[in-house]
Amino acid sequence: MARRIGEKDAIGILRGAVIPPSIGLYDDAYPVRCCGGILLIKPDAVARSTDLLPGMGLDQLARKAVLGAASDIAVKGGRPRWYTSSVMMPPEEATEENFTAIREGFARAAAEYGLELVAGDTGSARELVIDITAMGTAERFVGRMGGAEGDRVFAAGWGFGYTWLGYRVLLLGERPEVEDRYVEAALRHLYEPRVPLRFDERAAEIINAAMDSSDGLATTLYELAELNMLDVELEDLPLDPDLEAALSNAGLDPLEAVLYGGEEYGAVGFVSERAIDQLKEVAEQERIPFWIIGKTRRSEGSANVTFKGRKLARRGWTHF
Ligand SMILES: Nc1ncnc2c1ncn2[C@@H]1O[C@H](COP(=O)(O)OP(=O)(O)O)[C@@H](O)[C@H]1O
Ligand SMILES: Cc1ncc(C[n+]2csc(CCOP(=O)(O)OP(=O)(O)O)c2C)c(N)n1
Ligand SMILES: [Mg+2]
Repeated sequence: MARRIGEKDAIGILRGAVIPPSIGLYDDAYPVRCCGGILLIKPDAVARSTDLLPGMGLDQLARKAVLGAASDIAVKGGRPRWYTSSVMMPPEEATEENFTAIREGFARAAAEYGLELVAGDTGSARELVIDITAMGTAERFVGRMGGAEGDRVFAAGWGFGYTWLGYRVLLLGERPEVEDRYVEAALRHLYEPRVPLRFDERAAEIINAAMDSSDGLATTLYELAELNMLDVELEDLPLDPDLEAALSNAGLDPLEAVLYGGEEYGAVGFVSERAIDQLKEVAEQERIPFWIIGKTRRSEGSANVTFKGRKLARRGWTHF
């Protein structure tokens, strides 16, 4: 049988090798210089078997699909404006109810974040796939690259730690011994994520590098570290103290929860020390949870991510 390959290798083949990667080519969204500014483009698809969690409605899946793509635009310092949607539906599920639910999810995402549906495609497939392409505009592109030695590492957003807890419940069928409100919050973060869409746009001038955390915080930090040839030394974690205590009391590891979740839709990146206060102020004004969690150091060899001196395992979500 032919040898199977992982997600990264698959992407490498589909894109064709581009070495060294030029600005924006291996990034959350691609910046096209156009029309006197920057047009950002990012496709992102979801499928029933990979993304529809138990108990989740098609409206919620559709909303999340749009926000997932919009998040990649936002984290590049852009303003998401337009999106296209391709909906592939199995013929036996092609009911008015299902399409109406998807439409509702799109409409909610669009209303919450000021997005406009401009085109799409509808077709049939063995399972439901919703493929969104988000587009937006930016004045300055915040790349995954651009970090410097001595930068501070920041994290901003709502989902950190919660999504991991939600997966324990929904995917592993566990009943962690935490108060109901933590489980409810965890499910809410998975079913109805909040995405900091205005944060990076407002902070585009002062952020050196950033990336959207959708495959987990640890792998996101490794990716940033590697691309910037820096080590990341964490001293803090983007975790609510309440949640941290609740997880510990339930015998769960808060470090594991915050580092190995996924679908947080938070912004993670590097900022110069002198710009920290300004960045904090943007987060406060936008009411977005914000943490300075560590700093960068010149890497000697392959990039390292540590928490209080201990090397973190490089694990995260991959599709195959
Ligand atoms: N089928 C594909 N064809 C071309 N580029 C792709 C393909 N799949 C992924 N990419 C690009 O590869 C890069 C890495 O993807 P990834 O790290 O998964 O980003 P994201 O988590 O934002 O999807 C991105 O720039 C993405 O646009
Ligand atoms: C049924 C189900 N199983 C598992 C997950 C968890 N999960 C699915 S995709 C994913 C990672 C992010 O998705 P992707 O589409 O790769 O986002 P991108 O990195 O491309 O922005 C995670 C953690 C889920 N949401 N639903
Ligand atoms: Mg991807």
